Amino acid sequence: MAWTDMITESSRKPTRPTRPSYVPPPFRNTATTTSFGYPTESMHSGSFSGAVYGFVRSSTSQPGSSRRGGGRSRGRGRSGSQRWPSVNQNFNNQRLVDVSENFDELEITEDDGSNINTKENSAINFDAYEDIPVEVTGSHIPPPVNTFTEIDLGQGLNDNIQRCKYVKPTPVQKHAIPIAVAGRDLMACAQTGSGKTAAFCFPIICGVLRNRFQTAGSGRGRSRMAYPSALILSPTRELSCQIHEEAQKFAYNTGVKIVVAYGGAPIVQQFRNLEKGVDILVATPGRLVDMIERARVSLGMIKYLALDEADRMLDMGFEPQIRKIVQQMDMPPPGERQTMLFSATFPLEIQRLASDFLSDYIFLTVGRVGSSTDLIAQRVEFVQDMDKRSHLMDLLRARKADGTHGKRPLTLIFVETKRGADALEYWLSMNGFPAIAIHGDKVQMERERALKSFKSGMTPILVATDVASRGLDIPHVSHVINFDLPKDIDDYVHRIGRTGRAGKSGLATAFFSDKNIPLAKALVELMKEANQEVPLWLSQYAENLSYGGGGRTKRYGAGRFGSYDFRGAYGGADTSADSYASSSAYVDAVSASTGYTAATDDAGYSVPATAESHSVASHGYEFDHKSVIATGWD
Ligand SMILES: Nc1ncnc2c1ncn2[C@@H]1O[C@H](COP(=O)(O)OP(=O)(O)OP(=O)(O)O)[C@@H](O)[C@H]1O
Repeated sequence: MAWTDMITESSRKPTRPTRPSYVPPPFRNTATTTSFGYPTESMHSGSFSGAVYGFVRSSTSQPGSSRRGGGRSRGRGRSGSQRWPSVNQNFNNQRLVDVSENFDELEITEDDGSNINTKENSAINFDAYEDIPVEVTGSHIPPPVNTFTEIDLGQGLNDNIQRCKYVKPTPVQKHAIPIAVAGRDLMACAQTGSGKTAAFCFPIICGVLRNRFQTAGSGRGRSRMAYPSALILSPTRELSCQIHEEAQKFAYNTGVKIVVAYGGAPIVQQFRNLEKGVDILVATPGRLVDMIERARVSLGMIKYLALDEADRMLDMGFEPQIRKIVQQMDMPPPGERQTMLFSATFPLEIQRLASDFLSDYIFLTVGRVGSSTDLIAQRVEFVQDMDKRSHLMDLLRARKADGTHGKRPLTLIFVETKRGADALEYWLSMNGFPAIAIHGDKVQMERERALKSFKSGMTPILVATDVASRGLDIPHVSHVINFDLPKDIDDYVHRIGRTGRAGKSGLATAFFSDKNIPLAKALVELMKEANQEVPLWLSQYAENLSYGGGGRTKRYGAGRFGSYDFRGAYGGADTSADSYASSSAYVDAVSASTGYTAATDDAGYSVPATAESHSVASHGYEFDHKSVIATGWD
């Protein structure tokens, strides 16, 4: 059983009583929120009058045209002549019924919506993503967009994008959203903190809304069995909760019902939430299997499947559960559902596994596969185990003295073991550093409390195992410390990715000891790719010791951008010769080059899981595949 689902349900704290009106956290008035959370900017409410769905551009297919029976139907239902029915016309008078009553983060307030707040997304540093390389391979690739309004997402979703203060799409969104809205399967790899959640949520919400006007919708009314039309799987409870919250924010006032299901919380309450209707189910694998086996959830109506942190979901820990959910239950097969896989890291062997779940998919990389962003300043210090605590204290004192930018900076410290996390939490607290630990041996309520206390700044130091390494989007984490380095470089990438998010800068410090020598080569490679200064001693370890470098080279190839699609690597398919270096030429150039994608050679799809194919795929980087290079966001 995965650690995510090992906590007993009895630990969950009782559900709070339902109050009348639910407002997702980002839209709440600061004055009405609790002491948790940073103050947010007030949003203008003038544009929030009703949601009348319209179309930005026309197409020939019918809305919600069936994807079943008659083979794969590409391009889900856009019609220039159809107007989408209005769902919730009056923002101020709306009372949302889609309330997840058991999730502490989602408060139910009396807010009438007149003072809506959101995170400081307008402060995103888009310039930080200039010159980010983009590669897309596959057949008939829909061109990228430069603005959200170029994509036919529907008025309700567009309103919510504005409410979130998403002024323009991030690079991964520019490419992934048009691909997904066109109904294509997608394997997408983009750096931590680059907006992947919205990249899969927007197309799903948009698709659910379109289908809703064709079908009964909301997956309820038949029986106690829930029939979601979209499933988003993620590896941890906290990440599922976060995706749920984000998705609710994006679907605000559209009537799309989103339910979260995860272990460690009372299943009965989650059943109740499902009974109220569900369009999009966000779940951890263990809890979902449980629900399916109790005949409370059917996957028979799934049209959209998204795996966040897909490489983690398909590694040894989760793969059997994922295969069970995706291949052995009643979920429609690839080609009849749309499947989207997202992560910041995608080892080739996982790509190969993942292709079982996909049909004629497009592979998208934004930034180097498995790379960290150069927004994160990476420091590696040689510290023997016995000296780590005193070194940590020096570091924390120095940072405290720095008084980072007037805001209370948060520090996330990663350790190897659960016991180690508890011990370090205790030691830090005893030494005057307010710290709290999160790991898989804590009951869910404690985990949530720890995260909340950290997010709020009440406890500015979080000591964590890898439970907190993936996906969590916590504002103001200014420093990630790898007190114990992970064994796998991908885990390092995800850990340090808790800082330096959404174009902001961050600092990551690693304590490197003798035990970490096998990681040296991979670490050096990663740091060089991210334009970081590599200490001489670390380079020497990397050069002199032949420990295999933690598998980075083996898993991703040489540290250069391009040709990471394992289909290309194995099949040797050509991905065209275009490359673009000017931002002004970018969209036209990419649009014009939709033929640049001849990488859909079936050889790549039918690779048997043999050692030979594996190793060929793993060493595919000698092929000179060309890539489309996107520079700049506009
Ligand atoms: N278009 C946008 N404009 C402004 N902010 C955005 C935009 N898209 C996403 N963000 C913000 O960027 C932050 C990071 O997004 P998100 O958590 O989706 O990243 P991610 O790529 O999934 O990261 P990870 O790999 O760690 O899971 C979030 O706070 C999100 O609200």
